[in-house]
Amino acid sequence: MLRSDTFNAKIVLVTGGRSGIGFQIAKDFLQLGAKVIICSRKEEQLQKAAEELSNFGEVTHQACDIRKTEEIQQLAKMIKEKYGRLDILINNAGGQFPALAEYINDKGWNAVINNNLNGTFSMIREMANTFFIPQKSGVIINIIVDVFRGFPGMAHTGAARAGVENLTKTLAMEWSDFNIRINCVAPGIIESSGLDTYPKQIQDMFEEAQKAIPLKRFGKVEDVSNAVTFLSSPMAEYITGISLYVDGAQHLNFDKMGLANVLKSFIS
Ligand SMILES: CCCCC/C=C/C(=O)SCCNC(=O)CCNC(=O)[C@H](O)C(C)(C)COP(=O)(O)OP(=O)(O)OC[C@H]1O[C@@H](n2cnc3c(N)ncnc32)[C@H](O)[C@@H]1OP(=O)(O)O
Ligand SMILES: NC(=O)C1=CN([C@@H]2O[C@H](COP(=O)(O)OP(=O)(O)OC[C@H]3O[C@@H](n4cnc5c(N)ncnc54)[C@H](OP(=O)(O)O)[C@@H]3O)[C@@H](O)[C@H]2O)C=CC1
Repeated sequence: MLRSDTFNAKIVLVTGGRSGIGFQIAKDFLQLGAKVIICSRKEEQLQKAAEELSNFGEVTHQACDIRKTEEIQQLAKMIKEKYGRLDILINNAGGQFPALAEYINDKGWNAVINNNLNGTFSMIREMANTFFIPQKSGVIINIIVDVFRGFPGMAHTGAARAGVENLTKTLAMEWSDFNIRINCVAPGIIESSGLDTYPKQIQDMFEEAQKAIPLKRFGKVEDVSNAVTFLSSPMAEYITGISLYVDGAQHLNFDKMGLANVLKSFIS
């Protein structure tokens, strides 16, 4: 619904843009006139995605693990040299593994917190200091997870994403003086490449899980991307510090037969 020139001349960075939700976001920004940079850890897959995305506009890619500050700084340097500015940062990279809390060891907990909370913060800080604060303008969207009622079966990511949600509110206040808007998009369960990473026992629950969602279906990657492009656009210029739940009202009706129960059933 946005005009095809909505993001003309805008420079957009999409982390985790090589697959799933991030790929769709990158594609939509390109189709709305932006120049897009994608990053992720796996160079080969990243390059392949960039080639595919180049059918829709100007796309640049650079490998970057968001848990490594030096790699984020290298990415910022490349963007500065190539474009001289950054207008929009989409923090989409992330992930976790399903596990009941009592089975998560320190290494697993730290891996997920580093990926989803610490990595996201480092990316925001570096891009704000290099671009948004000196420019006195910027838009940041953090893709989190629907953690409105906690996240039984994935306590680590629930904690990390709640941290990002609260960070978003703080930065909306602290950085309003710099004309930086920052919001979260909180997807429910989205049919994307990400779901393929879950074990069969969990994938087997998906049909039943859809019945517990008020809108009776999982989301599409386009549903998430639509929320992201809207919140990034001038249509949302008075919106900052919020979380937009893209979940068919799942957050109001958290499934009691959910992930934790499935995990318990195949562990015991
Ligand atoms: C069910 C519906 C849910 C809907 C809502 C959410 C959906 C999504 O988010 S879909 C997107 C999903 N995509 C991913 O999650 C992919 C990305 N995931 C990862 O990259 C990993 O899971 C990561 C987040 C842990 C990062 O991996 P990395 O830092 O490379 O860490 P390692 O693989 O070396 O693992 C470190 C440590 O973590 C523990 N661990 C990792 N995987 C599992 C597992 N499957 N089960 C149990 N524990 C796991 C473990 O302690 C690992 O250390 P080692 O034991 O030494 O291997
Ligand atoms: N699908 C779903 O149901 C939901 C997904 N989400 C969240 O949306 C986001 C996208 O998920 P989705 O597209 O489904 O899943 P994918 O697994 O396809 O996407 C995750 C992306 O993040 C990248 N990534 C992961 N860790 C890092 C890292 N440390 N540094 C840089 N890039 C990284 C991956 O690329 P690479 O491996 O090359 O690094 C990949 O491109 C994730 O944050 C996910 O947790 C939230 C709610 C629901």
